[in-house]
Amino acid sequence: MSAAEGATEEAGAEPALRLRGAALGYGDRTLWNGLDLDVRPGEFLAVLGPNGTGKTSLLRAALGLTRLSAGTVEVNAPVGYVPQQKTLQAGVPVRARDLVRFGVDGHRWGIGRPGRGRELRRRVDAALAEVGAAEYADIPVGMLSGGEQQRVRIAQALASDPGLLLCDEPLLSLDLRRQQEVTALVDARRRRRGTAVVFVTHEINPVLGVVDRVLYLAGGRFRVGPPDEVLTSPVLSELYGARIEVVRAGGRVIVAGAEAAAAEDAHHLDDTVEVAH
Ligand SMILES: Nc1ncnc2c1ncn2[C@@H]1O[C@H](COP(=O)(O)OP(=O)(O)OP(=O)(O)O)[C@@H](O)[C@H]1O
Repeated sequence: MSAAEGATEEAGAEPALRLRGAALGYGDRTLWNGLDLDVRPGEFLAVLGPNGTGKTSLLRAALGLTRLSAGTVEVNAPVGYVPQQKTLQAGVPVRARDLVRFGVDGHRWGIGRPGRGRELRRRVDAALAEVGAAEYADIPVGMLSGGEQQRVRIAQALASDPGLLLCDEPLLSLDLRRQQEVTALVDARRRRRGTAVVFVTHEINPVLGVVDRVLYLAGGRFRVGPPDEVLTSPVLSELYGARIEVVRAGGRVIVAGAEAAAAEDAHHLDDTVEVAH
């Protein structure tokens, strides 16, 4: 039984995120429509697809930053957000612990009731320890490596103990080992605390062993289901409207032909797909 099934049975829980008849587009261009999706407490959902298919826009809709063009989005849990990575400048005089404290306390950090400081510090230390970042807590974030910065970002998102964690390409620019570490960290959190996870990624292989379902967006269409059902040649060929070959080798999924199919899409000639690595 997966963590998601366990969590759902325990609580009979309402989904952390629910979309009904959801559509999103800009101007006269529709990215996707007719999306019905429940992300349950403890579930790990990976969102896949070529550039420009509306993965970030989906997270922004859940955050209330982008309006759906049709349908509804319902968020039933406090949200943690790991935005797409931007490298922090070496000169930024903010320590890892300051960033994480901002995640706990938002704009109020630095001021507050007497005694609050100690509780804040405890929560910040716990969040840093959970991602293995305690040892560089007091180093300016701009001096940390990309992988270390990414851990701090995840600690920041987890510090407020969200019931729904939205991650936008958290594996970007990390080496294989760091990708596995970040994945394991998020997986551990959702298993321990029942956090629902929506994880946008171009790289399915690092998360293949932990995802419950994938939402694959391509060619203005989508498919939701367990990886074995969605990552198949017929399903992806239908989504892309072109011949796609899905090969499984050594526990990895290789999607062949998707790059060319995405590039042929009239709307985005520059698209690439990096599902296979
Ligand atoms: N505010 C906006 N106004 C108009 N078009 C937008 C806006 N935001 C995004 N878009 C367009 O919508 C499309 C989807 O963008 P989005 O960032 O959601 O895609 P994505 O799947 O996350 O892409 P990537 O994999 O490159 O991050 C893109 O073509 C983008 O240029």
